[in-house]
Amino acid sequence: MANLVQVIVDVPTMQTNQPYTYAVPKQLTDLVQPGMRVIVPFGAGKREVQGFVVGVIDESTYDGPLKPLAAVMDLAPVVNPELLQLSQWLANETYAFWISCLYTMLPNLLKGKTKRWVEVIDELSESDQAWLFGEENEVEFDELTHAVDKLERLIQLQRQGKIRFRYAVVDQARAKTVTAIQATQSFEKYEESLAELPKNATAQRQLLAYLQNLGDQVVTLKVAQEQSGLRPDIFRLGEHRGWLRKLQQEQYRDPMKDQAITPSQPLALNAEQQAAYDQIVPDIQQPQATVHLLQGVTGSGKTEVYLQLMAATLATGKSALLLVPEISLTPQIVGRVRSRFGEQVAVLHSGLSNGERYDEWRRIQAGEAKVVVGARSAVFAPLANLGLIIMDEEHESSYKQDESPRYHTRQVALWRGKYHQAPVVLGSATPSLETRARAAAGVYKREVLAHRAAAKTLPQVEIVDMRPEVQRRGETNFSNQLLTALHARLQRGEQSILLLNRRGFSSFIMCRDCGYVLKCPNCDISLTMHLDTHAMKCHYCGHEEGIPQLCPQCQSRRIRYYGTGTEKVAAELADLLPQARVIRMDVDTTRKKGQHQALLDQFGHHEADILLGTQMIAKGLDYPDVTLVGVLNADTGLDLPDFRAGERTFDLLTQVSGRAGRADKLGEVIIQTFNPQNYVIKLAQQQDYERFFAQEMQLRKLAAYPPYYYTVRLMGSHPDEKVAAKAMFTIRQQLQTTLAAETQLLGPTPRSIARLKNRYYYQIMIKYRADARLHQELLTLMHQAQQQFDRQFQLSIDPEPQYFM
Ligand SMILES: Nc1ncnc2c1ncn2[C@@H]1O[C@H](COP(=O)(O)OP(=O)(O)OP(=O)(O)O)[C@@H](O)[C@H]1O
Ligand SMILES: [Zn+2]
Ligand SMILES: [Zn+2]
Repeated sequence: MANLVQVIVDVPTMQTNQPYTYAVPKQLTDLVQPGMRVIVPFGAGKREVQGFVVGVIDESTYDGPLKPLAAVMDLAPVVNPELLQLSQWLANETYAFWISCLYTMLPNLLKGKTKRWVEVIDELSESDQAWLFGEENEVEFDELTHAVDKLERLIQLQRQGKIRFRYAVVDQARAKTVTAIQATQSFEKYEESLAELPKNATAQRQLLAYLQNLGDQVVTLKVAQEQSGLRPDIFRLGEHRGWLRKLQQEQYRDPMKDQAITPSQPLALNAEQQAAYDQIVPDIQQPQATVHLLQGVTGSGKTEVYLQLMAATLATGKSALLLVPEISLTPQIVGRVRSRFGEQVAVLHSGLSNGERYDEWRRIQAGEAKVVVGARSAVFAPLANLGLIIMDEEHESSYKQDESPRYHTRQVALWRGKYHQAPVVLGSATPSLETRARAAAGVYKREVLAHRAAAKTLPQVEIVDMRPEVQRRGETNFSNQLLTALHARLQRGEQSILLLNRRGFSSFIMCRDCGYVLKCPNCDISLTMHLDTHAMKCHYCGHEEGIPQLCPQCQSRRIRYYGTGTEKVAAELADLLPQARVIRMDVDTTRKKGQHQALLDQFGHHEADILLGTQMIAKGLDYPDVTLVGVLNADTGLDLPDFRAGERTFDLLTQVSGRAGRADKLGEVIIQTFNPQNYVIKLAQQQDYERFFAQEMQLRKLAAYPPYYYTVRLMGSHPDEKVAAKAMFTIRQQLQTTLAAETQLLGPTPRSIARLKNRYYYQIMIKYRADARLHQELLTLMHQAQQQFDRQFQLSIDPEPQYFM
């Protein structure tokens, strides 16, 4: 008899990171299941907290004092047995709280306190109806969570599919509206009004002509003003005269929802694609938890292979999961998946409102969506019966979550592949060194697409040395060669993409006389200038202040902008090529929901000649008219104190070069650099991943870095710098005595941003190959840190960190 449950409580501390046992009220015995949320009394006094049931046990095995559950929050589990097991494993692997791992898997709506109603969806017996719902069709659930008799019946009804939850979604993102206008009259009627107007009422005549051509379109007032060139008061007058109607329109809708799905048919695979497909498909049909690296140059048609593998998976009756680095970065892939699989596709991405996300999640859980496309957290999509997991651009660092739980999507994907006996396909033109090395060692299978699918060749890549250029012409972002190439594209009506590499780079203000740099008073980092809001902002803590006119240190007026932002480049471009239509894409122009897609659509429709942007334009774009890619500053990321700096720069240059010449026209790439001799730049020019891999592996071996060694980073922080430093020195000493001889400890060193949000950070890096005791040592350390040092001391443990700054 399952009358005791084990509960992980929502009290994220090390001491409470274990299941607590509670008694289940008699009537709910066997109805309360693992994966349901409950409310339990906790600690002294009357405190009650939320928790997850993670296990059910028998009374005879337990003889401690017991408290009963206070309330039941769900009628059915919200976490299924697979994910429950995964959450426990993940907590252990990533040194995180079990409760955090459970919450990480759920959509936001299920995390906070959200009002819920129980809704009748099928006819109930008269007595149930009267007892539970009275005359109504729904009741507020919060009033029932403590009512054991009613809960018992509700859980049964839920299992019969007669009732379900409805969530009250107060959706701020969706509530935002803008004013739009619509014509109210017919073409002829406007003609009459025009005839009645005096000849000199020019603005009104223009408005009527504009409305006449609008048909039944609804356009935002802003667009209408731009298109007609008329001022707002003319529109007000028009409304007054009954020529137009104003209405409120949702401002940012889910961009995907608006796109009609045009069904697409599988392409005939070329020989390389076919060979790769044939290697992988047997592992789907006779399920095997194998891992495949699909290594294909840019434009080689990896996506088509994914789609056909997914189709093969659906044919076996199973579901498929496609992970992408970030949906907003790879917008075209979602469209391609939807055109192949239609309504079966659920999309999970950060642009969704909480309500939309929950809806998608529920469709997945209910088995209605058999294909899921999503970014990092979609790896937890509650797909039952998974038959295939694909990770596109598997080398991308955004797959690693940099807050707790610090998991890597790949690690979770591999776990789920094993659980379901399903193959995992890792796709990339520039695989991470870790993955490529595992394939070399035969742990992963490897399939290669060495040629482009549609275009005949990879683009031609040229390197321009910027040093003589700047000496000749002074500070500029454009070499003569790049300008000439841009000009040629304009004349031929072709398009260009310009990348401004902003990695490790900020637009800060520096005094040209004394070198003073404006820094955040809370964090030790420079403030970034925002021209649009005329403010200096801290990107870490949000601190904001005005742009200084005088240097606070020496009173000089020569305190100025230092470094380059897209705004500045756009301004220079407007000077040099005034006839070019430029779309600027960076965090500022894409902050609002839907803007990113809108800009890309504009570019796709050829409404601009040049797409100028940061990293966000480097990946996944497939536009046939783009024949030129220019990289304005290839080296800004090269000198960062991070052993992956070279790898990231190589990836970026290769990916962005891959946007050029993808269809029948030949592509050209121009890379501007101050380090033309650097091996990363040279190999990126040759687009030779395999040589880069060989060379980079040697460096990693010499310096004992991944993939030869594993790494863990310990980060300790405290408001008092001395306490933080001292604790980390003590930790180092403790570890030194217990770890394997080959294991290396680096640090403690202050983090490059030593102070953040008024805490001081010190880090220790551990590099190891095989160390049987390390994991246990770290778990123990995590448990003890607060007691051993100071209540305010925080220790975080990050396995395989992606950044080292
Ligand atoms: N078998 C095929 N026959 C004809 N065209 C193809 C075939 N496979 C792919 N293509 C086309 O080639 C282009 C590149 O394919 P795709 O975008 O799938 O490549 P990819 O390897 O995913 O690219 P990237 O990694 O650079 O984003 C697309 O326009 C696609 O429609
Ligand atoms: Zn100064
Ligand atoms: Zn700050």
